[in-house]
Amino acid sequence: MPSRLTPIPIPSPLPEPLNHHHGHHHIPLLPIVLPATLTLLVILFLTLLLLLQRKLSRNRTTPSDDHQRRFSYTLLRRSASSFSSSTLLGHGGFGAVYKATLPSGQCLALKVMDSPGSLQGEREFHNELSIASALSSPHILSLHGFSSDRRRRKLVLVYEYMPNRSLQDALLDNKCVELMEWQKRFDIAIDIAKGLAYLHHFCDPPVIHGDVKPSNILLDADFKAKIGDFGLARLKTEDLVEKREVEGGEDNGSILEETESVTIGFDEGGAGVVADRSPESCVVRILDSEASPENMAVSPEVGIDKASASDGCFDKMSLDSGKDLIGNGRKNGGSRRDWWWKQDINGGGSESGRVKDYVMEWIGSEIKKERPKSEWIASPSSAENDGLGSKVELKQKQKQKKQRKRLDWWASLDEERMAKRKEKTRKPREWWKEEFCEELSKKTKKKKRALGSTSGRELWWQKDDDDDEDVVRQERKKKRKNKNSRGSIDWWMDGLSGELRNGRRNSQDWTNGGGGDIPKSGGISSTPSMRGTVCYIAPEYGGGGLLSEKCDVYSFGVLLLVIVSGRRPLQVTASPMSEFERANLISWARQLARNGKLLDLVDSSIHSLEKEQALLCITIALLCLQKSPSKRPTTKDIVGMLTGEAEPPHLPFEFSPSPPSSFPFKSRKKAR
Ligand SMILES: Nc1ncnc2c1ncn2[C@@H]1O[C@H](COP(=O)(O)OP(=O)(O)OP(=O)(O)O)[C@@H](O)[C@H]1O
Repeated sequence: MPSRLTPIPIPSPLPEPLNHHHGHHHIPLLPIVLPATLTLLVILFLTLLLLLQRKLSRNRTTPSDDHQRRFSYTLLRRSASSFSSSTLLGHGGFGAVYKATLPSGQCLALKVMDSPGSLQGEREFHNELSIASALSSPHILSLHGFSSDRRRRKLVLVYEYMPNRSLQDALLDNKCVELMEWQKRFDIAIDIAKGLAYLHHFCDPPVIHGDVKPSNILLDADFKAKIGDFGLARLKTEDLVEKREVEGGEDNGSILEETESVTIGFDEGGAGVVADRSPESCVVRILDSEASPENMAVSPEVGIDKASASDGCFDKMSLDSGKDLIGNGRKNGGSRRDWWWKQDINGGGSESGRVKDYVMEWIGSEIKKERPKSEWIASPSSAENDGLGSKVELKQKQKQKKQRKRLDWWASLDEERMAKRKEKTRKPREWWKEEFCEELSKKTKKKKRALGSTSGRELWWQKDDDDDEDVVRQERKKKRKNKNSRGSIDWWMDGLSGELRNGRRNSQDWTNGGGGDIPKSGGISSTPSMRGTVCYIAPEYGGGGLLSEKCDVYSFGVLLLVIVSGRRPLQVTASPMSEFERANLISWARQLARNGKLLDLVDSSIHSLEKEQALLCITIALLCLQKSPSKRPTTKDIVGMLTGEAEPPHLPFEFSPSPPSSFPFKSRKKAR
């Protein structure tokens, strides 16, 4: 029997490579991998582009400054009850101001930008942020930080809350009883002077505020005053301007170009247009506080570069100050001027007629504010007399309505339509406006003719720099001669920054932008079309340049008169005819000085008046209001005079009723 052989195990074949089954079907890899890679790359590129764009847009609306505290917009909104009217503190050119109470209990004031996307608003926002955040003084309003909400396009500036709001509110609108005490007013004047001296003498480069007026003076719980609102402030950076001039950087006045500059100014990389601005040239240094009278600068970081730090730098508007305006403003001519004036090109706002009308309208409204309601045909609604809260609300609503109206009006402005519209909507106060316009245009023509025959382009206020008492005497003689024949308009126009009075407006005088300027609590504001505020603006500044610390000094002079008299620079308190001479505070003060009756200017509601201090204030104010900037005292001098550290001032010669030596001051200089 054949034996059954166990089958020899056949070694299994070598394992085939795993992909053996693919071995024969080669699928080409390239057509799959290539499109996939390309798609990935495109997605990556698009994501990067998107990120870059978002970053750029963020840079445009918010400065990338680590040194600024950035607040959560939602938190701020909640803290201000969703920006309801119950938290509304006031409304300015930038937007509404609300009171916010943080969960910690800390109170803040929030300035919320009105018109998102507005270049002017953004400029002011950045300007304020750059400059105000670098300052630290008990006489300067603290800026705590900012917030922005890209989705809603909201910009918010966060300030310390000032319980007594602005000097405009406390002194002129609400007539707070606390401010009827002389000492409080005198202290406020000193605080403001110290704040300005800090800006001019203890910051490097000096900061020129550019819009000193009651609504920009904030009062804390003890009525201590602080200067706020640096939206129009400028740095006196002469070296930068020099550099620009050397480089021959001709600017073509394009708003777009400016937008770019502002944008790039906050570019983290600091590249591009701002490449010529080194970080060192963009900072405010707080100089040695020891040297300041009464240690005005109390910054713990004295001597340390505080501003803008990193790359945030000051944007173009803060930098383009200085020499082209200070020294060479006129030489440079319109095209080289600062971007401020470039807004002229926007909408042809240079047409002086528009500004004239606007100014006149404002003057009318100022008078209306003070006149007994019965005198006006259109009396305000009775609702105005309800509660205080509703009154404020009503006021706000009326203001906003007016603003909207005015914006429309400006937008649709052309001569014919304007005339028709005027005809239709002739309000009671317009008699006033018309009378003024007519008289003004006559005056302007006359002056132009007279100017044509003389040296032509010489500035009136420059003249009195070189002219001596001879001219003053001649002028006085002429005035005396003309006194009886003076048109009523003169009383009103005297001291209105000299511009209306002299009929010397040109494209850069009163108007920039021409688009919807808004009268704010302080009068006609600089934003967006006026640089400074009518009645407070220095004549040389309103005249198209020559910005210097002395512009702030002039505004301080007006403010001082307002503080002493407790009234607006332009107003009629009773029947227009009997009060006409007093309507213009500046010319009235000058007239009283000539008659030796300065104390008549003092607010009759004041109690515990220190006559000597009141006289001192008025005298300093008159010094500040001299047309020639070089004759005005510095803010350091003013602090010295007010505090008694320096010799008391003499009235300017032209105002001395008798030789200056007889001025009734005892020397207040402290014995050392
Ligand atoms: N820090 C603050 N604390 C309390 N109230 C404030 C504060 N800042 C502003 N206000 C109130 O808000 C109002 C508006 O202020 P804002 O500075 O926006 O405008 P303005 O000074 O009136 O006008 P402009 O824009 O021409 O300077 C002020 O008059 C004041 O009553």
